[in-house]
Amino acid sequence: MAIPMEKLIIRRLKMRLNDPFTTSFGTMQEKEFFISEIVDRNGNRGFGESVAFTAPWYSEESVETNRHIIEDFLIDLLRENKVEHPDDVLKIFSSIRGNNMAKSTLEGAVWDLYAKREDVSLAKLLGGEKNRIDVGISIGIQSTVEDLLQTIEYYVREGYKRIKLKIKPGWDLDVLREVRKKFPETPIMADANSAYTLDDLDHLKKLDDYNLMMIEQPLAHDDIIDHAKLQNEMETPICLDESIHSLSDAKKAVELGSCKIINIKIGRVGGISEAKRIHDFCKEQGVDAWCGGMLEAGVGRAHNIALTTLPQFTMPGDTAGSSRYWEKDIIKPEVVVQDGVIHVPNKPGIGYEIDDNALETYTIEKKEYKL
Ligand SMILES: O=C(O)CCC(=O)C1=CC=C[C@@H](O)[C@@H]1C(=O)O
Ligand SMILES: [Mg+2]
Repeated sequence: MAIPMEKLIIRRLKMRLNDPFTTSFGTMQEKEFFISEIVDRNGNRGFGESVAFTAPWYSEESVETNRHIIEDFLIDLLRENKVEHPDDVLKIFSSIRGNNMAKSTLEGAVWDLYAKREDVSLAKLLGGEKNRIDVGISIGIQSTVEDLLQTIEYYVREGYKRIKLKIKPGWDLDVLREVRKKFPETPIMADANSAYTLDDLDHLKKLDDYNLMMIEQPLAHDDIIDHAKLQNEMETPICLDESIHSLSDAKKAVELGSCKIINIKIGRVGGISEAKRIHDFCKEQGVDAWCGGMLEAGVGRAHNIALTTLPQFTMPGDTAGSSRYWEKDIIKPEVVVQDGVIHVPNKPGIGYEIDDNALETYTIEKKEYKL
């Protein structure tokens, strides 16, 4: 039976991060994004969240390209096609190339709605097996090494299960040396967001001295060939983030030996269905996976939590607690991390209520569409 979707509401939100977040490609303090809400004939509400940033520096998508693709293409495809199961959305949207974050914005709402109609949590619906998940924290580039050491100390005390540091040329080996001196045993990894090339091979090989869990996306955002060459020369496992947009990318990267670990981000791969397919492939191949973050608000955060309950998410993800990002999140209760653990909610759908007042406060534009 087709899901009787009646109405789609797209809200554009603007929220301010508690602390600016700096990576090799820039600093972010404000976040603009979309919350999609699909309402069925019985008044059930399913929610999705877009993850593209204002500028296309993480991937080619941006808030504005998301708006364009959703408004001008995806809504019509949802209207014109029957959706019996959330997995259908991936097929329905396949006539549009790329634009995975735009697709995922609507697909996530269909998953939440479907789970609520079935009266089951999204985690259970996906086949999740954990009722608690381990989480780590991603720390942006800081002004001084001293600031970084203090920030790490704070999050280690809070209990986060691993620390991810952002690195770039000029903020790498010397910084890691100091970090390791102070935190010899802490599980630490580094994310370069494509700040290096193979010309840096000798430099990158020195990362092997710091007992890192992995190095994330050291080379170009669209590369899997050079990463294979680098992995062949390095002990530290390479984790791919930006380069993986689909199951097909994941298969090629693993076959080539471009990485030993995959960071699965729902938005980057076009939604929960594709994320689950990549997870299943990793499980089959014994490749470690973990769930990355895109500085999401509560809805996206809840989707990440549900996905992470699948068994091959063997390493702590980046889904930290709401208060690490926002003064007030858009869900009730907020996501809480205690001793590096999130207890997975078992209510239907994403498992958290929407805080309609908070949602309204952050909304800067709202549009409604009949489905
Ligand atoms: O806390 C989170 O949500 C993860 C933050 C984080 O590390 C990233 C978010 C967005 C883009 C990048 O800078 C980075 C990543 O590459 O994983
Ligand atoms: Mg990354």
